[in-house]
Amino acid sequence: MAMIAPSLLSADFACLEQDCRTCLDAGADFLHFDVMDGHFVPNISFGAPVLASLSKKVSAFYDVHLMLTDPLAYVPMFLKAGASMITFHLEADSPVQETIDAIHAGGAKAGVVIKPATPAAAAFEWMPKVEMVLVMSVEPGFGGQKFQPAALEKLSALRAEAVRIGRPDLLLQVDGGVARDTAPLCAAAGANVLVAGSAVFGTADPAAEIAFYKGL
Ligand SMILES: O=C(CO)[C@H](O)[C@H](O)COP(=O)(O)O
Ligand SMILES: [Co+2]
Repeated sequence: MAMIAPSLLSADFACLEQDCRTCLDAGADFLHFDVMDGHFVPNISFGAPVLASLSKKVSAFYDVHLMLTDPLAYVPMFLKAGASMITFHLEADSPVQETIDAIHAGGAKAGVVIKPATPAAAAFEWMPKVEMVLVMSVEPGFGGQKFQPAALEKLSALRAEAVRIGRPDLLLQVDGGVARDTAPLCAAAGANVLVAGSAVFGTADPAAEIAFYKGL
């Protein structure tokens, strides 16, 4: 059964607290918090102060996706702000092991992310050291893009590798263009955490949408 992580990037920022509660009441497993620096990706979203305010009011598992050129420099402030898990890109500039260690030292779970152009094998060496691998199925930076099917092969390869190393239940997340048509394909390919932004918040009934993904 898949877990669902609604992406707050597509929420109404003027009603973040309410939008989070709607997702959690509907059974959302994680709240996905997309952080963009305008440098690693050509967009700016929200940062640690927003997470700090939110996590004080709404108790949840905050899955923080850092799209930053130097994630290591910002790990401490996101830990302090209430991150439950921090994922960062292998394409970023920070030393990978040091960044994983900093996240774990702060008591959070750690994950590595790969962009569409990065092969699945790039994540293999980090799999024994992290709690989650995230496969981007769109170019990071914006919600509402079209799912890139090449992500499916990467998910299968990563799930096979997870089994091979004796961690068959490793969290394998997919992010970008996940919707009613693409989510079942992702789950069949081995993803067990589905991020969905526009698919959840772009409907009149986010709760029904969340229930659909949880049933996969
Ligand atoms: O990391 C992201 C963008 O970089 C978002 O999590 C992702 O795009 C979710 O939005 P959608 O489900 O609308 O594609
Ligand atoms: Co994301």
